[in-house]
Amino acid sequence: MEAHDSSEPPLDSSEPPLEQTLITLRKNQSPEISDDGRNHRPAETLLIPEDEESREFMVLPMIDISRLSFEAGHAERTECEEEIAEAARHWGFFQVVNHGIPTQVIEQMTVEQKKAFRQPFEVKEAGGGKLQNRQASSYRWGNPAAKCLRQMFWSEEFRIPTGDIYGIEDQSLRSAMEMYATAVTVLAEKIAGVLAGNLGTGGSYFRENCTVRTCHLRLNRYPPCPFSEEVFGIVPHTDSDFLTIVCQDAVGGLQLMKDDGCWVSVSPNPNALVINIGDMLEAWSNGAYKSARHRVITSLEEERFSIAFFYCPKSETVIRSCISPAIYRDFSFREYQLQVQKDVRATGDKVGLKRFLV
Ligand SMILES: O=C(O)CCC(=O)C(=O)O
Ligand SMILES: [Fe+2]
Repeated sequence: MEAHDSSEPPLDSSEPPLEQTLITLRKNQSPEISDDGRNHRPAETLLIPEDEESREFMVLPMIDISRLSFEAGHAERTECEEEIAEAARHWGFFQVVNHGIPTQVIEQMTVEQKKAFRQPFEVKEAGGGKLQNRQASSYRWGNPAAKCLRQMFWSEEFRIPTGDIYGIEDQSLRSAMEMYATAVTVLAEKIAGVLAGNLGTGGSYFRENCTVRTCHLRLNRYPPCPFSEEVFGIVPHTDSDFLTIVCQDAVGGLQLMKDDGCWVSVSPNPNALVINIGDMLEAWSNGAYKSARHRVITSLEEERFSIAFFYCPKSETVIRSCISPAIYRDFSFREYQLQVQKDVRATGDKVGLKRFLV
């Protein structure tokens, strides 16, 4: 056999060393020796237990938010507002169409996102390359805090505060990101306003506390994964912000947990954006709106891209329930983030709002 036939295909220079990390973490798991003397993976290490129920047939609310515009009639607007609040209460997740973000802005953003991830791994690790900016964006992969396989992320990400986008040196990436971030911020403000209004308050709290300095964008890439039974793309989690807007491609893999513990897939729709409620809105609404757990499962053959916008308050913003008696004590966003970091360092996972119950 010729030498090149037996050699490994060349490692794509843009890929982070996810497989090596997986192998190291796998070695740390203790195998169980069964009666036949062979090593078997213990049942509890199965990523998705065989008996786990999932409800593929459930369809996430799809809301046409063009009805929020001033041209729409009062009745239509009210109906749309109620659909949004209802979805936030029962699902913590919904999709929106006719959201006002031009297709061209989304397309440009996704083209630039791919280019950023296609750079050599060393360039990404050394400060982001195309995402290089005065503050230096952060590039991460795999979840450095992972203590075992089920805490590992089979993904890579660029995270950048929206207020730092202006400093990105690559002109085409900067302009695509600026347009996208501007449009998505308007959308977040609109939805937060509707959710506040439905609880009988104004949306000014959100506009005053969420600024370009406090919100951020995360570009995600999930490489094809030959070990999809062992690792998640992103492990089950809740988001810590007020709300998140996700633009996903056509591959799929995002799932959310319904309150009965069943996982439901968020089917990709090229015209829709996914909105999910974060922990701060759950606390602020006194549990009325749900910060639903969600996760991303990997695909064996296809890489997947998504863009997440996190609508976050200032560090010093106090989160106080707008309804009494409050089920969570008052806390600042900084306090919450520090607690999350502490829990993640200690256990590899976050405990979340449970720590702030009265
Ligand atoms: O990639 C996705 O669809 C979701 C990403 C996500 O949950 C996150 O970035 O927090
Ligand atoms: Fe998330």
